[in-house]
Amino acid sequence: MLNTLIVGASGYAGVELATFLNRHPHMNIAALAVSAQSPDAGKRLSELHPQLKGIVDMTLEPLSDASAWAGKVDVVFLATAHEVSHHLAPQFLAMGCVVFDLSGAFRVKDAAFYARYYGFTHQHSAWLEKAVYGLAEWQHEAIKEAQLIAVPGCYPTASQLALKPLIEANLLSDAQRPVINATSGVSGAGRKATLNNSFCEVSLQPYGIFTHRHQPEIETHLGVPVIFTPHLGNFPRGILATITCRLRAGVSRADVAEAFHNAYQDKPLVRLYEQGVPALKAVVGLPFCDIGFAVQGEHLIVVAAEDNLLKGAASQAVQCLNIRFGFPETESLI
Ligand SMILES: NC(=O)C1=CN([C@@H]2O[C@H](COP(=O)(O)OP(=O)(O)OC[C@H]3O[C@@H](n4cnc5c(N)ncnc54)[C@H](OP(=O)(O)O)[C@@H]3O)[C@@H](O)[C@H]2O)C=CC1
Ligand SMILES: CC(=O)N[C@@H](CCC(=O)OP(=O)(O)O)C(=O)O
Repeated sequence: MLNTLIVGASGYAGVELATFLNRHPHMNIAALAVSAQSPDAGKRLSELHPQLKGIVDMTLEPLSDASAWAGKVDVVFLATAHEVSHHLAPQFLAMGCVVFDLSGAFRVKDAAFYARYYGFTHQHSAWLEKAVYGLAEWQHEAIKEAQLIAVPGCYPTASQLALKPLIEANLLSDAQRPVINATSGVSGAGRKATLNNSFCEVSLQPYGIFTHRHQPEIETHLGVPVIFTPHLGNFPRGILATITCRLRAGVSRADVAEAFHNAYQDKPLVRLYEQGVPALKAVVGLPFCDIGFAVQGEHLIVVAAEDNLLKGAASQAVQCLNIRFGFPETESLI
């Protein structure tokens, strides 16, 4: 049994982690933590998230001093904002814990990226260097050895799972960047209320055009430039990415199908559609990324759908845990 601490347990990603880890046969949840000043400290998780009544009734503990956990936990999940993870991860790593960070704090090995896109100066270049990017289907071997796993962002997970097989098989024309138009449910912005994500304000709108931090995250790990436009949709959860690409001359539908099949035939959490394309309703509440595509001449449209809180965050983190410790990859997830 591994003892685990979930920091940020009251948040949208944290509560999903608590749900999976509570039913994991090899994990014992030692504690659920929130910030030292949290108004929710002392409340039961199931008071805030009633779907967990009678399932996870543990009390949320304020985290004032990470060192109090030395020797008591083996694994830490950080479902916290980027700067909070940036501050906390090195403390738990120094205690010898394996850390799964759901934030963006360790995803890109370039300190300048953090100043530009996250608005803070990265202070932990040694850990940034050692961190393994947890795109589970593509980083299996590296995850097995890692102490710090930087779980990818929600949009980057769907975008990369859709594009990586095509890039690896060299099927895409250099003449056109893949164009990723992706729509996320409002839970992507976290649990804290803001005017922009309040019920009457949200409709359907692009945001972060040419400036969103997930564009460089996607480009860094794919190794090719992309055009990425996120949209906010008026539904609670899920991401649907519609990606337009140009194929190299002579590449057929069968070549595309073969590339996807080769990449994912033995990957249980990516589901390929032989016909048609996925809808959000197929993946919401589930740990899968579903992928379908259509080809017309040299034009290819790939559609990827996932639950932003699951394959885009918490279930991918648990999938990485399973890979890291040699448990079945889908343990507690399906
Ligand atoms: N939502 C999504 O779709 C996705 C989120 N992520 C990333 O996962 C992380 C969590 O996101 P999400 O669940 O949406 O966020 P939420 O805002 O819903 O939750 C944040 C959690 O962190 C806690 N927290 C805040 N400050 C501290 C602190 N100093 N110490 C300990 N706990 C703290 C909050 O509780 P309190 O404030 O009461 O202390 C809350 O439990 C973020 O980095 C996000 O970018 C990644 C992919 C997808
Ligand atoms: C709808 C919405 O606001 N989505 C968030 C992204 C989700 C997320 O938290 O991703 P990271 O872990 O990389 O921050 C956004 O666009 O900032």
